[in-house]
Amino acid sequence: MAGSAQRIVTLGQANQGQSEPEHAKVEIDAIRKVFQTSRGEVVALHDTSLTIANNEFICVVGPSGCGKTTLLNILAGLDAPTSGEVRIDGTSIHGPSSERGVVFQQYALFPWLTVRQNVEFGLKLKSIGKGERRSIAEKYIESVGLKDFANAFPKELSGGMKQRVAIARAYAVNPQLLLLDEPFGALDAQTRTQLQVELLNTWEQEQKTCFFITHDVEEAVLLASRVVVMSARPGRIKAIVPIDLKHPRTQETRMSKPFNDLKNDIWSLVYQEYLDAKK
Ligand SMILES: Nc1ncnc2c1ncn2[C@@H]1O[C@H](COP(=O)(O)OP(=O)(O)OP(=O)(O)O)[C@@H](O)[C@H]1O
Repeated sequence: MAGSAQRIVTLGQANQGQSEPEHAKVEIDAIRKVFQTSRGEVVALHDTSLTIANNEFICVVGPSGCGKTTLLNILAGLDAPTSGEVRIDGTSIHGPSSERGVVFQQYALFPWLTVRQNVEFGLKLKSIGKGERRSIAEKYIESVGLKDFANAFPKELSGGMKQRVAIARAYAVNPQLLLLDEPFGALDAQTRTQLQVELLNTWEQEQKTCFFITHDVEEAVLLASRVVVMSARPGRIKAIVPIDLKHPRTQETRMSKPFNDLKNDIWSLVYQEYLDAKK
């Protein structure tokens, strides 16, 4: 891990706030989550704190079962922490909101609605009028390259196309925070690469605060402003790695030495956690 000491902020430093942005959009404050199960208590998250700046792109990596989805669900307001709290713009959250868009691995489209109707759905909930709804939906359907499929139903689309619709739908409602749980995990490598580039382009044009979970370290380095590495269960933040690669990030970025150094450093951290989880 040559040179990584300067780049990687480890848990101790992270807790002292040395890598924390000055102006917080999201504050994850001492979150602990314990599940009661038939086999006893499962501590999914242990004392997890993180401050996310406006328009930051945070990628979270870590071994299976380290609490990534639990943390995302708490940010979405779909689950409540056992202790600690999440604040957005200084206000504590207590449930889901249209200000937080979620994209899951399994598309979660309404099968009885067309692509356009799926994208318009959240806008309807926000009581946006028909004409405006239509033009916002068209903008985002076009931005994900599905203009010719606006009237198609989800069953007529490939996995990659369905995930494009899910991303268009999330962006259309203009949420303050976009939460993505392994959105490209079920896709083939080529489609995945395409969607990474598209998501990156959209984020570069229309910045948004993103919290993105992935198992793919290369994907994390390509997309993130900072990569958060979580430790094996009970989940905690092990390290925070700033990704200071310039934008736009391209295929050449992937080939560059700084990109591959970061990838290797983060992979080593994740692999160590994987080994610890196996013990
Ligand atoms: N509803 C639940 N009831 C009981 N235990 C749960 C529940 N949800 C999650 N857990 C447990 O909490 C821990 C963290 O789960 P979580 O799904 O957050 O991990 P993850 O890091 O997202 O895993 P993966 O990478 O495999 O998706 C696991 O041990 C899991 O079994």
